Parts: sequence; structure tokens; C-alpha cells
Amino acid sequence: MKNIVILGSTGSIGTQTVDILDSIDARVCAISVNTNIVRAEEQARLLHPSLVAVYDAASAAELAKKLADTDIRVVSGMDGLIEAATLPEADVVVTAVVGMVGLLPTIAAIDAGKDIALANKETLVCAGQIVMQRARDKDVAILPVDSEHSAIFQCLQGAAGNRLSRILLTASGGPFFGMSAQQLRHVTKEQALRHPNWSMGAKITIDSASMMNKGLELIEAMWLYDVEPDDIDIVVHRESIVHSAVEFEDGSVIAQLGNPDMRLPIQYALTYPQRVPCKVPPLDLPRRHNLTFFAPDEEAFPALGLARRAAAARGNLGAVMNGANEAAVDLFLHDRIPFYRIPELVRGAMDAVDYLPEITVDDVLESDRAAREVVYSLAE
Ligand SMILES: NC(=O)C1=CN([C@@H]2O[C@H](COP(=O)(O)OP(=O)(O)OC[C@H]3O[C@@H](n4cnc5c(N)ncnc54)[C@H](OP(=O)(O)O)[C@@H]3O)[C@@H](O)[C@H]2O)C=CC1
Ligand SMILES: CC(=O)[C@@H](O)[C@H](O)COP(=O)(O)O
Ligand SMILES: [Mn+2]
Repeated sequence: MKNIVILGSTGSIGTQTVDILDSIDARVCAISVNTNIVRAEEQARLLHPSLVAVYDAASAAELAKKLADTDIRVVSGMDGLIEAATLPEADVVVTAVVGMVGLLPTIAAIDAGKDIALANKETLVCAGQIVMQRARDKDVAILPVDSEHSAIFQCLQGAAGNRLSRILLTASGGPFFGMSAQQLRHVTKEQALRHPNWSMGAKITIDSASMMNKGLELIEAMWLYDVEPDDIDIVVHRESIVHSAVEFEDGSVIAQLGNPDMRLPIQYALTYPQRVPCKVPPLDLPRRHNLTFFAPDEEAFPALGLARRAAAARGNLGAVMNGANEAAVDLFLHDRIPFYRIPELVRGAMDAVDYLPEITVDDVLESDRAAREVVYSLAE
């Protein structure tokens, strides 16, 4: 039986993790949320964790009152998230929190020797070098949850000793596939929030619409699989059935396919190396007879070029790009900027914040702060 911590248990990945618990041999020992204490209370009563971490202090105080009839402890703030991530009985931490707020708890979990089921891609985009090195030093596994990275991981099983020559990272193309830069000047928030294939949290859904999600995933893949960014091709695949593929030296391409449902990659990260029956309906390929593939339009979707620039530069540019993107997406979701300004503001921050080739965790936090400040000042 595995003891698991779910950071971000109330979100899209968090609730799907809870949904597959009865398919795997696991107990939840801690959960964390930001403010959604209604769902946190439901989950606490269902799962009986020892600890609930609520980032927002006022919400934590309220939840503590609601759970006063139980022996569940409620903690708050970043210290609370770190306490959850490092709970002595925990074996694996599912990082299903959104944004770079996941970085410090993830590093703390690695330092405490916990395996990581990593959904929170921002962590690797900001500090891939640091996180992967710590994981190697502590001999902990970073098990990918992101569908493309799980696909790559699955394609690599049994390939030990063979050189990976290329990753084919698939992208749905999002709701604005086929639109020109000019057309993208007029899209709305409601349109951007309507992903063609996946039901996800708001931030990643906007990232998919701008294709920044694929840029973040390119950097995530570079760190997870130790490949050069030029060896990662982005392939638009509208149906989200081929979740990604790898090419070996002999030219053979191995892909992983499945219905677009995150419960499978989440489950595999938690049962690896075993496979167990999953609630996701099996793929009916004859019904999916139209699988299409296209090259991405980097002119209409400049986020892809920005991510390639951050990937090539390494250092603090990933943290700057990510922080700027988080701030710009937040402004867009609050109707403060139009959609097309998201990559414009990200580029502005990448041009403005000082580049550091070597980074510490403090540099990452400072680069993130500086990038957000540039975005807010450019958006005024
Ligand atoms: N959704 C998906 O299918 C996929 C998601 N991912 C990645 O997984 C991560 C989670 O995404 P998703 O589940 O969609 O996100 P959601 O927005 O649905 O959920 C986010 C979770 O994080 C919590 N949270 C938000 N802000 C904070 C904060 N400041 N401090 C502590 N906790 C916070 C939320 O709590 P509360 O409910 O209280 O606000 C919630 O539990 C992201 O990094 C995303 O890129 C990767 C692949 C697929
Ligand atoms: C489910 C998942 O892993 C998402 O990251 C998804 O891939 C988003 O779709 P896009 O390919 O449109 O970015
Ligand atoms: Mn993905």
C-alpha cells in the first residue's frame, strides 16, 4: 500500500487522482488546497488524511472549525504545503497544484526522499536543472503525469541502452487552430476556455489556446528526458489520441495512444511499473479513423518561439517566461488584457529581466517576481 499526498486535491488533476484511488492500492495521508474548503471538507471526510494544508490562512481557519469533530490537522500557508509534502509516512507526492507555487513543496518533498508524480509542469519550466539534480542526488523518481510526458515515459519502457534521437510532442492546437495572428486579435475568453478535447483547469486551458502549454511542455520534456530542445518536434494532432511519440536511432517511431482522459497517466504514475485495470474506456480505433497531423504555425502562436528561446538559454529564462505567462494569463482571465497580448507581455518580460546563466532557488523566485512586475507595468 502506497501513502500518497495530493497537492492541489480540489483541481482537475487532484479530483481525477481521487477518482482513481479505488483502482490502486493507496491511502491518502495529506491533501492541499488554496481556498476551496467546501470540497476540501468533503475530501477530508472521504479520505481521512492526517493533514489538510490550506494555502489561504483565513480559509484554513474556517476549515479547522468545520473539521473540529475529527482528528485531522489543518495547517496553512507555504509552510503548510511543505509540511504536507514532507509528511513522514508519505511515499509519493502528486503535484497537482497549478503554477510555480508548487516549486518549494516539490523541492522539499524531494529533499525528504519522496517520489514525485509530477503534474505541475511550471516546476520544471522554472527550475528544471535544480529539481532534476536534486532528484538524482536523493535517488527519488520523478514520474510524469502530464499526458505527453507520460506517453514518452511509456514509449521508453524497455528501451534502456538505446539512444533517443527525437521526441514528437503532440499538441491539439487548441480552440484557435488554423487562425491567423490577425484573427487572434478578436478572440474572447469564453472561446479560449473551450478546449476541443480536454476538460482542465482555467490556467492550462488558456495556455493550450495560446500554445504556451506546448512551449512549457517542450521545456518539461527537455529536463525530464535530457534532450536538446532542437531534438523535440511539436506536431499538431487535433484528435489528442496519439499522446506523443519517440524516434530511435534506427528511425523507428514508438507512440502511445489512448482516449483523452487524464486518469490513465495519473494512475500509471502511481502504479508504475505495474499496469492495473483503469476506468478510462478503451480506445476504439476504427471509430477514430481520422487521425491528422500538422506542423504548428509559429507565426500565429509566438509562444512556441518564446519557449524555444527559453529552452535554449536555460538559466533563469524559463522562470522569467513562466512567471510572465502566469501573470499575463491571470490578467486575461480577469478581462484586463486581450488574448493576443499574452505572448507580447511574456516577450516584454523576457527582454527586460536580467539573464542569469547559473541559478539557485532564490534566483528562480526573484526572476519570477521580476517577470510578474514587468508584465503588470507593461499592461497598465
Ligand atoms: N488538468 C489537466 O488535465 C492537466 C493539468 N496539468 C498540470 O497540472 C497542474 C494542475 O492543473 P489543474 O488541475 O488543471 O489546475 P486546477 O486549477 O484545476 O487546480 C489547481 C489546484 O491547485 C490549488 N491551488 C491553486 N492556487 C494555489 C496556491 N496559490 N496555493 C496552493 N494551492 C493552489 C487549487 O486549489 P483551490 O481549488 O482551493 O483553488 C487546486 O486544488 C498544472 O500545473 C497543469 O499545467 C498537466 C496536464 C494535464
Ligand atoms: C491533458 C494534457 O496533458 C494537456 O497538457 C493537454 O495536452 C493540453 O492540450 P494541448 O495539446 O492543446 O496543449
Ligand atoms: Mn499535456
